[in-house]
Amino acid sequence: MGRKNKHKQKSQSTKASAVPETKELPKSAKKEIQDHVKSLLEKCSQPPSTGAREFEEFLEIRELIENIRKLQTDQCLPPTRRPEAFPAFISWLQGHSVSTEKIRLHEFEGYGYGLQATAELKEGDMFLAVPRKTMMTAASAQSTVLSQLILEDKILQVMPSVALALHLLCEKRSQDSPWKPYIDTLPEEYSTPLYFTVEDLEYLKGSPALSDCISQYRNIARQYAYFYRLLQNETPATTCLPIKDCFIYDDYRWAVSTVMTRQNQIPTPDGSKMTFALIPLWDMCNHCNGLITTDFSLEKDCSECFALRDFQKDEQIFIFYGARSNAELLVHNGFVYPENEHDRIAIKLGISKEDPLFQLKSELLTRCGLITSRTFYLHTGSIPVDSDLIIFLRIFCMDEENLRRYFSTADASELRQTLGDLEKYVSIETEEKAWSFLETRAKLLLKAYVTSIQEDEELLKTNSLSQNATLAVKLRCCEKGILQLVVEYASTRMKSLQSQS
Ligand SMILES: C[S@@+](CC[C@H](N)C(=O)[O-])C[C@H]1O[C@@H](n2cnc3c(N)ncnc32)[C@H](O)[C@@H]1O
Repeated sequence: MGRKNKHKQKSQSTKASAVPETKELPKSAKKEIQDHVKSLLEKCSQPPSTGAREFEEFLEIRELIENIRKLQTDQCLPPTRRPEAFPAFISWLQGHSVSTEKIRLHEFEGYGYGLQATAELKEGDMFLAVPRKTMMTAASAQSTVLSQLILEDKILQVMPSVALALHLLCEKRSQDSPWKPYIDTLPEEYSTPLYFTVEDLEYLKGSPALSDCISQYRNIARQYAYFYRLLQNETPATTCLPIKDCFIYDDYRWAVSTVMTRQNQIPTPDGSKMTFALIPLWDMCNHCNGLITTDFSLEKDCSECFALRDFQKDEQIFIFYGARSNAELLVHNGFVYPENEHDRIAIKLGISKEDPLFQLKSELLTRCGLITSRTFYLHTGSIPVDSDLIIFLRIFCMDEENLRRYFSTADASELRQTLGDLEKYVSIETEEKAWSFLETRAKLLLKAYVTSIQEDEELLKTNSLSQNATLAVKLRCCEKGILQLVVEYASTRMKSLQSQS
């Protein structure tokens, strides 16, 4: 508690000198922003539209945001030059006993900055240990000027990564922040969908990821409007904040993207819960296929990172961020990884209530732990279907006789195992129906894209696209690749069934 107050007082007492000069907005501009924010909050609080209206609504939200951005142009912070901040960052880390012996910061084409091995590393070697005291966490936010707002605000209480984003923004606006050497090394902007132009996003037409990008944009717009209005209130929780009079949309988008693309989960000091953290230097590692090799040592109170394979001297050291599809990587991490072993595409499948066997199918699905309508996944690799999807397709295509036959399997896990086993057929007819349905669905999904995979590959070769449009085209190439695999796989299965019948 004592520590908390000390920090709070320090930040408060230094606020006037610490915050970089921000141009005061004319009253008329402030009023205009307030009006746009009000409309934004109203629009984003409505249930989101679907179908063609979804994109139209996105354009309306976007127009409000662009109006706000125009009025805030003069309030943005001057750009920082990342590499110039590296020497102070390394000294700061060394001052916190972080050894940088095995790594150096280096720029890698196509990856931004990353970590380079200064000597050969063997798989399993520890190359980095970063103590908690250097990290920005939901808990460290509570020992700053933000503590009161976190205590009072219901959104901040339930959304720790939003609290982390505001924590980062407050510290960025405060020149004597203990994290300044770290914050100065962060990218100036990101390639999350929040930075996509309308043209960039249009390259995602036909992809299920477009809806995810729109929904992210809308959520962040709503959060921005919410906090903008909250910060207008003159309360003890807000008046001490360095962002009180300069809560800029571009800054919020930057902070949210920083957190989205760089955060990791670590345990709280007592090990009882997990919390979000920005981990300096560790967050300079880029991603490749592999296994998670970062661990938190409660004993040493630091995050330890081990080599996921052997790395030669001067090679880039990669880590594995986790099993995410390319759509998830684009939306949450701002990149697409064509070699992704965990790539998958979402498809929504459901059984119509008009189906005369709906009740029977619904009950059998429930016994297998599934519901009648949900999102399934098609995967990259030699077997693009998983057991959930196979079970669903089989039940979806079964006739009454088969449905009743499978009801007699008393053990639910045995039922799941049987129906999810590719090699065990329900009946040739059900199999044919299931694979034919999947093939048709995959072909339809392929048709939803305006271009073919070959046209996309040609387009990428021209190098004429913006960086973000390139990501969008890369993503739709990966998705079409999976759908083509599914078409081929389903057709092979059908051929094999025909040869058996
Ligand atoms: C945790 S940061 C890694 C450091 C980052 N490159 C930098 O310059 O600060 C994550 C970001 O690195 C980039 N990145 C990571 N792995 C990548 C990969 N395999 N391919 C392309 N970009 C990657 C993406 O821009 C992502 O948002």
